[in-house]
Amino acid sequence: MLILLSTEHAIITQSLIALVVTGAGIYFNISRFEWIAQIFAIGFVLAIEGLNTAVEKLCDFIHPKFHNKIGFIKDVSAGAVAFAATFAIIIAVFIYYPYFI
Ligand SMILES: Nc1ncnc2c1ncn2[C@@H]1O[C@H](COP(=O)(O)OP(=O)(O)OP(=O)(O)O)[C@@H](O)[C@H]1O
Repeated sequence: MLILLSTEHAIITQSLIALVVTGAGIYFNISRFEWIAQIFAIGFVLAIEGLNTAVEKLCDFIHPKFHNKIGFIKDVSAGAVAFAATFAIIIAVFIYYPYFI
């Protein structure tokens, strides 16, 4: 965790977003169930981003030069992050939409 938090910009950015969303949870006094969904979504995105970072590092270590397969592997790994982030946004909309209508 410390390596990711101190070196990876994507993880740092997502951690800052997690702090903002946590602040929103406190401000809107969301329910226990909503906290569980929110904490799970945050943890899921950070974990997948961490794995994506590991895949990128592994690819760069194994094959530092340009290669179509390396590009494909990195794109698939980044796609996993996009999936996790998309569903985290959907969870956030479900939680916070009622507070804005
Ligand atoms: N060695 C390579 N061969 C082919 N394509 C690559 C290679 N390295 C990167 N790419 C392409 O560039 C994209 C970005 O790769 P990169 O490793 O720079 O990730 P990144 O998202 O910029 O990560 P970070 O900013 O965390 O280093 C990949 O998804 C892939 O499409």
